[in-house]
Amino acid sequence: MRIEILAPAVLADHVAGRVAASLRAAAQARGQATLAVSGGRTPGRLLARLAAQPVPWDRLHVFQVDERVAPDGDPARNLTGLRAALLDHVPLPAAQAHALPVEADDLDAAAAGYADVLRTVAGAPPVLDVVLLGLGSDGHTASLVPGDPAVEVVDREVVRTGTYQGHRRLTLTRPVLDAARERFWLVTGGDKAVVAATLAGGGGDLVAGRLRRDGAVLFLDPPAAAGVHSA
Ligand SMILES: O=C1O[C@H](COP(=O)(O)O)[C@@H](O)[C@H](O)[C@H]1O
Repeated sequence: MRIEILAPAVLADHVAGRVAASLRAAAQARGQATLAVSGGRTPGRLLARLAAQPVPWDRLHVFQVDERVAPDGDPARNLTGLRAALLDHVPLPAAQAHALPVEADDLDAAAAGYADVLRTVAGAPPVLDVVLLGLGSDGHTASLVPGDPAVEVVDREVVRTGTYQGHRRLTLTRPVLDAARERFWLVTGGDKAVVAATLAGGGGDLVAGRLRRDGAVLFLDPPAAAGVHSA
């Protein structure tokens, strides 16, 4: 895992530039590009900056890494933030924005259906070009949270989780995240310093530490990186 520490003023632009470059390269190499985006409070600025980057939007497919079971438009939905920061501002064809189907009655069937879309677009097994990951202060990533059986699932691409912080969720599983060509972690804020140091130092027993490290890049702002060198 490579670690890059950048000042808050340039972090979002820097990561957006890296993501855009990877998407351009993917589109040039394979005719299309695929991006999976995490939610939470962290990626908003990055996604807004990505909207201003030169990206082959007409050849891009955007997936969600995870999503809370809540109505369309709910502030808790990761899709709500993704739309506001990125999707509402770029000429991505609507059919190429793949929202996790959390409004379905049967979440297991919905997860299986999303996995079908992933395989259709990104191959079987799916290999996404870029995955953007976040890190919770409890060490969770995506909606793979400590103690949830979803963490152990390796025979499906998408699963539902139990209730975590008030919501059941759908999430991509470790094999899909690990298979991505580029895995970019973005972690900011002093409240993540301890967990970021643990991840940077090898992962310890964090759920996030169970993801593949080789080739991954961990982008940090200075507050989040406060413990990294002593880890
Ligand atoms: O629950 C979630 O948490 C992580 C981290 O979110 P943040 O608000 O601390 O940035 C996020 O990566 C994940 O997508 C989200 O659903």
